[in-house]
Amino acid sequence: MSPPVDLSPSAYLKDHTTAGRGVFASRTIPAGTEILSVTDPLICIPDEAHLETCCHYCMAEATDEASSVNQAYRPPVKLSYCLGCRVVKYCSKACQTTDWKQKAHKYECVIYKAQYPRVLPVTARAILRMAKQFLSETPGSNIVGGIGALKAHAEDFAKVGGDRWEMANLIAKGTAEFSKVSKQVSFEPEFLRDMYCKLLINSASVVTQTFDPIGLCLAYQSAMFNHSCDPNAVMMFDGRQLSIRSLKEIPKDTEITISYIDNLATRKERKEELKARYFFDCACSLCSSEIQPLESSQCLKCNRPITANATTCTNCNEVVPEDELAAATALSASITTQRTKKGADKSINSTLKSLKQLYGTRLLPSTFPPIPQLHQDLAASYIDEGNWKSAFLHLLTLYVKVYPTIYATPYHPVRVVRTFTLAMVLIQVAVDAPEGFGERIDFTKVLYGLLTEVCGNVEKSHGGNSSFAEVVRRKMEEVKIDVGIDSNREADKWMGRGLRAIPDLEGEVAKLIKIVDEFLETLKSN
Ligand SMILES: C[S@@+](CC[C@H](N)C(=O)[O-])C[C@H]1O[C@@H](n2cnc3c(N)ncnc32)[C@H](O)[C@@H]1O
Repeated sequence: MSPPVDLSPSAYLKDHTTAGRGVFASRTIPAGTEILSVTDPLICIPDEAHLETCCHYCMAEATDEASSVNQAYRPPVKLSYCLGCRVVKYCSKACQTTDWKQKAHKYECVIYKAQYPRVLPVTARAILRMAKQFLSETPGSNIVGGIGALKAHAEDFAKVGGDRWEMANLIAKGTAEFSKVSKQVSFEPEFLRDMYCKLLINSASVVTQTFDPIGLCLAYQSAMFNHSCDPNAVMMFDGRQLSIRSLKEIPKDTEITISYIDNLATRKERKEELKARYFFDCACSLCSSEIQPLESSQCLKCNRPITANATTCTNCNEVVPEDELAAATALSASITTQRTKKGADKSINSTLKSLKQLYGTRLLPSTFPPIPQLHQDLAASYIDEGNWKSAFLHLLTLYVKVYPTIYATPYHPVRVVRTFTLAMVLIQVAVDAPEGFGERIDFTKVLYGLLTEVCGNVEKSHGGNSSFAEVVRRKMEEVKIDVGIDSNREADKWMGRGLRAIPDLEGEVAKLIKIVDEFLETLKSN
């Protein structure tokens, strides 16, 4: 059954031979453009950790508590509790009224109040909201048709059984029980279990413009997009507004795909996760290819990449030590498994130890999973601690060694955001701890180079009118004044060409690469 979904002028829905329905380009879609915009997703609510800090309707983050870089230039956001339940918060009367009338808070409020001070998990709150909207609409409406047509895979959940099926039954039963306090309507567990299955298959994390997860979203328009591990589009959020943007040019009648999972994983891990969570065997172009760029090892002699299964280096003919390589890849798989376990030790010490073990093999390059994730986690922990130098080294390693491979498109939104974070951390290093770097790099030139790269790509990555683009533009203005560049022409000459492409910065780029190589050597020999 196809839902009555009006996608966008650039896309149409079509039955797919192997993957149910899919979304296809109705005309050639240029790279870096918006394909779909959903201003009012069916569900878009904060998770437990963000109920206190995000508006329950528009998802605006409270200014003083939020961690996102977006905050710096926003008008202050102050949140007030709903006086009924004291569980959810709003940034304005308008948001509160819309959430009350259109999004079912009028119904949920009494249920949340009855549970207070206990707070229902985000999935339970989402299925209540979904169920209430479904029943309130007249049959044949977009919402009823949209929810009704979502894939649930309920038989697959039941067949596989295990923890997830147990959880589906538990959440459905509990939520049905909670709904009994409402005088408006209560739900049967089976109905809520179906909603829960639909939610698991079709929802997405709501993230900030800098990709920090803050909640859960379900929009039946974006739920029509199928997965690829080498997607040509990406889903993003600006507050509660969801958009899907192209990562490359998409020819007319080509399927538009997004990634459902973290693509910084091996083919085996990706396939296992997709099968377990979404019940399909991924046969995307990347999974079908012999070449898995992230799974290349590196030559012990010349450090050049060696594709999986090759027995000698194509550059210097050095023989690949098969046993050592097998041990190194087994180590990487075991570290990934350990870190995905519930309650895993993700402290700086433990993460650093894993990173050193992996580099210590000397066979795994910075792109090999889970090395990129370990650098990313360490950078985030060091930023939290205010250890700017260490954060800078890990972010710089990602910038130099990893992103050009894993986010090959320079305007991939994650790459653009991380480059901006690198620039912001560089400012902190220059101010707080320049020793060790000050005599080696010209902070001002590098900062200016990084920001020109971000400014030049943000239009394509996030859209010119996005809140992230506004943050980036303002930061650039500040830096131009600090650096003493008052002519726009000087900046425009470099705009968007990237640090590596700016002629004056060739020397600085070489120095940055040397810093990273030395840093990796210390990790390898420790
Ligand atoms: C969010 S829905 C996507 C829309 C879905 N095709 C439909 O007809 O409603 C997710 C489900 O679509 C199917 N799917 C998505 N990507 C796929 C792929 N690359 N290959 C096979 N099935 C896929 C799986 O059944 C998955 O659980």
